Amino acid sequence: MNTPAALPRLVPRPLERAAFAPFGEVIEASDAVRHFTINAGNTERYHDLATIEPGADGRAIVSIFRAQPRSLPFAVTMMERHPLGSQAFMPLSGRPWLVVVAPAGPPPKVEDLRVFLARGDQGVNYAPGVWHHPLLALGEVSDFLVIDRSGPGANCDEAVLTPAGLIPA
Ligand SMILES: NC(=O)N[C@@H](O)C(=O)O
Ligand code: NI
Repeated sequence: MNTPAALPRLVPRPLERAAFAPFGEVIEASDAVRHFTINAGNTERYHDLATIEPGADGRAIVSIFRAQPRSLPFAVTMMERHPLGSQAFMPLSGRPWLVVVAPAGPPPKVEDLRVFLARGDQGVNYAPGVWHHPLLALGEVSDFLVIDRSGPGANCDEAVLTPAGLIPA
């Protein structure tokens, strides 16, 4: 029975680099990453934060996604992956958002999912083939800078999650 009361709970944890490492990189200005001063001391450069992979036959493109906020509790009923390239999201609106991922490989089961609550100053880069839920903005309409692949080939596989998982309010 797939009633919300019966769905497995997916409890978010704070997004941090080590926990997210199996899925890609966290994009944030952190003392944990290489950073150095540029522009005659005016600017600190947090350097080379993510590996953008458009594939040999693709190119990296930059877009803005304007996302409607999701309501909680939220049922995760599907996941997707981009086998041919990476996909990076960086919030522009400064609000927290949700990241749902599962390791690259066969279509995930609900127990394979990991849910992270990202701060408004944290982005992520999904490595190629990493399963993830489409963008999950919270609170208000939110803009995200997105860097991903444009090129030939089918680059979006979807998988239905049975049973679904439920992110609680
Ligand atoms: N469809 C699209 O470009 N967006 C998804 O890939 C997503 O992860 O939000
Ligand atoms: Ni995607």
